[in-house]
Amino acid sequence: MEVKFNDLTKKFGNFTAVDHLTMTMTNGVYGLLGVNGAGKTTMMRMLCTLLKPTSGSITCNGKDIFEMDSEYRNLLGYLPQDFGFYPEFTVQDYLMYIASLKGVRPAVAKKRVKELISKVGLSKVTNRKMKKLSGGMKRRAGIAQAMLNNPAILVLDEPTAGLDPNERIRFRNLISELSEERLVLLSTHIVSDIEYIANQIWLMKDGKLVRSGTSDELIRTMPVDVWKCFVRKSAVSSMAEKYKISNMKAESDGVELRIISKEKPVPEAKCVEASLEDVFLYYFGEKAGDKNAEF
Ligand SMILES: Nc1ncnc2c1ncn2[C@@H]1O[C@H](COP(=O)(O)OP(=O)(O)OP(=O)(O)O)[C@@H](O)[C@H]1O
Repeated sequence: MEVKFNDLTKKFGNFTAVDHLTMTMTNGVYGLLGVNGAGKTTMMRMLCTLLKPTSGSITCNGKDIFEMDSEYRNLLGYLPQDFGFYPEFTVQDYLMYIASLKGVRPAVAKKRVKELISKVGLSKVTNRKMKKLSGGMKRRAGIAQAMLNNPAILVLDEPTAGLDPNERIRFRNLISELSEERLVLLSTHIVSDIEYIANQIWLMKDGKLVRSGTSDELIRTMPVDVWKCFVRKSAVSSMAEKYKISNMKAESDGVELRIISKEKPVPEAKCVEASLEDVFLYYFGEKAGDKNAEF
């Protein structure tokens, strides 16, 4: 399976939401990381043929996805950011209903729904109404509906939005499990959602791909260092004006700062290993609240 974006562009009037993207995906987990408005949803909606590109194309094994029509849609599973569910339906009925919309034969659907309910950990609430599920459970039902046709391409738009840390971890494990032998594209603005499970991470900003690579590769692209130092509380604001601070930990006698900087911020600062969080802040600082962003 090979999906390619070829100079993909989407404009809304004069505004360019996706700006000349060119990239290739094969099997594995691709993590799309960007701040709000980066163009992630627009790009995913084009990948799901819900939105036509203004220019450029998307191909699947060399064929234009818009020309493939149902042949392509049969390969696709999609969990939108706000997925519609039927509040009065039970989990089982909801999934059976979506299976019928997707054209899965009833006998096959029954077996598949049962398997998926178990896989996403909803066996105990099979007969519970959708409206009574927790946020995390709803998202899991959403993943199950996207998986009904056993898609070769699974597209998940911010699947972890609003989940608590336990659900988040559960989700990560589920996505890893589902990614065997398929292509999973997952968008988020939470670094830890994809740090450990994505084979490739794409950093997207203003419709453009600013960097891509594994977590380690992205860390290596950062042309600055990360420092830890301990300062008096009164020194924090002047340090914050001068440097990009990726973390602050208040102690009784001062504050421990984690600083992203080319040069050593204070003589006693220690150089430490950078993390993907630091990379995110380095590239997206401006939108994350820092005027000294790199792009
Ligand atoms: N139908 C539309 N008409 C006009 N502008 C749009 C439309 N859809 C999206 N946009 C704009 O395109 C930009 C990218 O939006 P998009 O939803 O793709 O970003 P995103 O990265 O998914 O953000 P978020 O994390 O907030 O969902 C935004 O500035 C948005 O306002």
